[in-house]
Amino acid sequence: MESLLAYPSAKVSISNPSFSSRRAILSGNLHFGPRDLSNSIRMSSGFSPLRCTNSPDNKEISSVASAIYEYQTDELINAEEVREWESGKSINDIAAKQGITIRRSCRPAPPAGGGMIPRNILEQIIWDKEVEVTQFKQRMPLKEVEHLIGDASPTRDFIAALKDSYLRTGLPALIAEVKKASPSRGILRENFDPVEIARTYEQNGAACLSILTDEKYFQGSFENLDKVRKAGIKCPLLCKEFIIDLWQIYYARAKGADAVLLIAGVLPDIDIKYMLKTCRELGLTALIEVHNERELDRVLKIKGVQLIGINNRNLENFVVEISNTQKLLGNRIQVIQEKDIIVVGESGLFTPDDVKFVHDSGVKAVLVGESLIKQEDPGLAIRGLFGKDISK
Ligand SMILES: O=C(O)c1ccccc1NCC(=O)[C@H](O)[C@H](O)COP(=O)(O)O
Repeated sequence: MESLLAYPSAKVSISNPSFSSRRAILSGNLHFGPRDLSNSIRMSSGFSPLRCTNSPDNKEISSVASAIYEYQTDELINAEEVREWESGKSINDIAAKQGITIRRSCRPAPPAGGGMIPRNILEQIIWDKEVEVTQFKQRMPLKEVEHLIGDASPTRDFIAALKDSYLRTGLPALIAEVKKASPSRGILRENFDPVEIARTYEQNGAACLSILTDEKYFQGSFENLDKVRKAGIKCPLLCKEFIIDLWQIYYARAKGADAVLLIAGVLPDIDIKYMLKTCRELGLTALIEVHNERELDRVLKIKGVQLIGINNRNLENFVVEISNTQKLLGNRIQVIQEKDIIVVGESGLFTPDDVKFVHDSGVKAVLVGESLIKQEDPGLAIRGLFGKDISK
């Protein structure tokens, strides 16, 4: 269930799974991560039952579908990270090799001393998230979440909404953020009614909405996401969460998300690949967020990426520079266009000139929080941001 590299202590050997055990896994309905794949390989040799819902001989699986499935799964099983992990490398060493500085599975320092001190706010958030997700999973195991998904409405097409808006207005499509507070800015809005804000954003031309669900640092909640979804708002919804575990993706889907955020500065490539696969299975769009060239180059190499966010805010020190979008897109714009990837400019956008600047740099969508939510009328603020009414 959890991401491959999240729990290195549970390492298992998958070097040479037999053909038949591979077939058993590949033809199953996988709802777990590569490490669980490897567990299953061992399980199939008698340790415990396989967690596959389809039998190896399921005739309903088309040969084309299973060939694609086999290819994708082989790619995950044979990933370099998996081999490194097997040979004893720690999750943090593997991530560091990809330029990821956020360390995982660290024991925070107790008041009495010992343990580790987070290096920055993002690392602090991730360590807290690891504890929070473990508790969430204990309270609501995946089976229950899957039950909720069974009752959920179909997802809406996040990317189509962005493209339609861009074609209609000729301006970057707006993903308007419903956020009460943030670590860098504190409380952004005292009088905070997520449904009312979401509605006014929609009426004033937002293509999609981003709903903060993190409670501790952003005063958001999954309840807000659920409420907005159930209030009849039609804009597709991004679950703005610090995702480190597949469970959160399932939960986001159950609570009404149409898209989820994956942060490349936190997740190694193999996690992103596996999470993308899970998103596809659940009908969700993944917005993959990058902050620097190295992260962007990593993400551009991953197959199936459709939406990339360039965050102008450095999440480690809070410095916001909208020129970051231009710097990163630079000579990569052609590759991005060839791959039909939509780029979202994120953070620090306040004026029509800011929007024009990132548009000229190559983005087709913008993600905006503070400059809208702080205004008395966040809907009217959209007109101020674009310099015109974008609702028609
Ligand atoms: O905004 C923060 O303080 C922050 C701190 C740590 C991790 C993430 C953080 N923000 C997330 C975002 O980047 C923004 O919510 C989003 O891009 C909108 O930015 P803005 O328009 O500047 O509110």
